[in-house]
Amino acid sequence: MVILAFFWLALLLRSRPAGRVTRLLAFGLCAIVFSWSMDFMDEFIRMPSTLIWHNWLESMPIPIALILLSIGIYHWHQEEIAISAQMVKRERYFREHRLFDKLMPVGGGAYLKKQLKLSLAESKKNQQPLALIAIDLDDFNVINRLYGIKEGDHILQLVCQLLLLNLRDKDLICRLAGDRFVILLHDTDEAEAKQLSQDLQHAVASFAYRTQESQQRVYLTATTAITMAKRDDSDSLIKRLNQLLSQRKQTAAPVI
Ligand SMILES: Nc1nc2c(ncn2[C@@H]2O[C@H](COP(=O)(O)OP(=O)(O)OP(=O)(O)O)[C@@H](O)[C@H]2O)c(=O)[nH]1
Repeated sequence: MVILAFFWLALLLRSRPAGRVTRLLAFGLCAIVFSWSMDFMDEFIRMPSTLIWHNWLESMPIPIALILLSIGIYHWHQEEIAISAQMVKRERYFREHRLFDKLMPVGGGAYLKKQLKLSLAESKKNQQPLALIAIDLDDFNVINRLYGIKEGDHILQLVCQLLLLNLRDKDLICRLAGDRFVILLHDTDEAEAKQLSQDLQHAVASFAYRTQESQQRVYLTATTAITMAKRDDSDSLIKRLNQLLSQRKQTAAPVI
């Protein structure tokens, strides 16, 4: 039990930034470690039953720990509400850090599929239109080749932030793969989706990046495709969106 409590403490200190919540939880866990250690030592060292202070040392830390942990968890709850507000446009229905992208703070392909299943069910239940936009950077391999993968990674992260800035709170963006993002547009008709996809294309075209090493200007363009959810399942919907995007890639006119 003592080892378990030490393990919780180590996880807490390694994963959380310093601050009030961490302090309260850490002191609470320390009190538990102390109390359980005293209890554990009893197995090896026999104390005379007249030693009242020893019993106190063993039992008193637990109520103190519970009070500290309760206050800590309450403030943690407040903190989580604030963090959830910042995660709008990046998560909906559920949080699953293992399905989040490694490079940028949005869900990956698996997260998209799970979200899409839930969104399809919701749009059917509420009889609301559900639109999808795919946005893919043009010739991104050239950026990697000219400026290197590190610079390419940085550009992808900034493009993701740029797209987030241009979305509405009810939208959800995920990185499907590489330089391709998919946006779920809840309760959105085709005309609105078209407008939003043009806005995103223009935002990417207006973005000018200066490379960190050679200070060169890099300009980007992106191709988009839109589809409305009909009677498809999530897999066929993503497949159709990818096909539409490939067609658009072959015929796309440059963004003005
Ligand atoms: N820096 C960086 N590059 C990536 C990442 N994921 C994929 N890529 C690169 O993105 C490029 C995507 O290539 P393609 O799918 O051919 O796309 P493209 O070069 O943009 O060409 P089109 O889509 O046809 O315009 C490849 O060169 C990948 O190596 C990543 O996480 N970081």
